[in-house]
Amino acid sequence: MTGTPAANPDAAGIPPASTLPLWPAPYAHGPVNATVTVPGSKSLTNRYLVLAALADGPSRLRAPLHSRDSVLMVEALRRLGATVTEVPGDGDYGPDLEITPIDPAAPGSDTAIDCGLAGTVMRFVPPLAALRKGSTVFDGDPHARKRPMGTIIEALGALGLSVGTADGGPASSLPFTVNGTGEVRGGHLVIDASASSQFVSALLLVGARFTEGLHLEHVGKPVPSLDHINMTVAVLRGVGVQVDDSVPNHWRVSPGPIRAFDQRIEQDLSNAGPFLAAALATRGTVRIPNWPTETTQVGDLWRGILATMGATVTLADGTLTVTGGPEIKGADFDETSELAPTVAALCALASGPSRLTGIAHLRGHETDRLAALVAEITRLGGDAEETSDGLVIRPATLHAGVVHSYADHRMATAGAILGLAVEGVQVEDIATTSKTMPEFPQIWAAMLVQGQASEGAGN
Ligand SMILES: O=C(O)C1=C[C@@H](OP(=O)(O)O)[C@@H](O)[C@H](O)C1
Ligand SMILES: C=C(OP(=O)(O)O)C(=O)O
Repeated sequence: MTGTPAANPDAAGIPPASTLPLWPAPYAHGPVNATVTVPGSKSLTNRYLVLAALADGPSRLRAPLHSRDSVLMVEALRRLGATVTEVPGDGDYGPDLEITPIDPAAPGSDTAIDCGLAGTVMRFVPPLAALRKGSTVFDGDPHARKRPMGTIIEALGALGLSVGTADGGPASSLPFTVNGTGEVRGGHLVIDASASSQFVSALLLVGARFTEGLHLEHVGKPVPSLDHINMTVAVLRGVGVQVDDSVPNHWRVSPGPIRAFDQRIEQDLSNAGPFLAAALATRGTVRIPNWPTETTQVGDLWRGILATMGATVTLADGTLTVTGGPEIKGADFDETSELAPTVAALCALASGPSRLTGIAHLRGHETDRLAALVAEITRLGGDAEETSDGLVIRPATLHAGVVHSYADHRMATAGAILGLAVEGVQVEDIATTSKTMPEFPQIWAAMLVQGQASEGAGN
């Protein structure tokens, strides 16, 4: 397993005196001028890994992500009986993966799975475990036990599975045990997915392997991060699964085989965000080659978000180029999903006020991100406030200080962005970026040495 074990103080309280290492965030003495590529998409890698484990033959992932979340997924699939082998590839960030699927006829055995802090592992793998014989114990990092899981546990119960705590009692969060019987009938299933889109994705990913397929219906407050569900639907259709999503809040997955595949993984456009943000924070230019012309990744929203914040954004010959303007403009953004911590860091450097809405469910992410962002921006002298479903961030002059990362990769990268423009910022536990980008400190440093003019940057 990769990654540094990290204490995860609750954002709502004052973080305890930390023994975690402090990373002096590089301050940009001039505009950055760099070309950057980032590792593969976490969301695509972990979806294709799950589908490869269920497919009708061996599959290959080209240029996949290799990070704590993907390693946890690979290990989980191995525990359930899949074979995953690293083979040489042409990606910049590690080997390709070949996957031999789980043999549905294999005799059952009991096993345990570590979900770490990975939402994709804790939500996507339990329905997979339901399809095999044997019991599977799921657990994760201390904060993983606080992330919303009830919907998946209840859904598996409604599908006829026995799911409970180690002593057989009812479970509503990690840890819990799924007692698989080797077959799930499926059919009509009603869930409340308002706490995470991953509940919907998790069930859709396995739905074709249910005897009767799956008609999933969401009732309750709106499902967040719909883009991630659309990604799941597109990925499923790409491997031959029929999905009808023509009625809002209903998804119908036809029973049938999942076709084995050979798939190249796009780079992670959400993780490209902090590098693109560096162009705005330093009034410089960052280019990202191989930006997909068509993608289901939410990170493609950067093009609009950064333009709204005053950057010049062009996509030409497959390269996205972002050049920061004379100032970062504050703005209002709805439903920025996993991009929100990066957006919030830019808002804290902006010349006008910003309001982020539609992100109440970030309270159930790696940490309570709304509380954590307010605490850390305020700690540096910023002006940030929580609302019922987001944040208000007003202009303020920031000063040096420590940014706590709460074992949250996106809090750590938000701290790095602030440190570009504010001299003397230290980020606690930068190694927590290994959740989705173990190479973050190296790529960040390489971006900064590529070309800095002599004029100063700062807020
Ligand atoms: O399906 C996925 O790959 C993801 C869905 C989203 O989860 P939520 O709907 O819980 O926000 C997103 O925030 C997360 O980073 C990745
Ligand atoms: C919310 C996130 O991750 P997870 O997949 O663990 O939910 C994230 O990466 O921003």
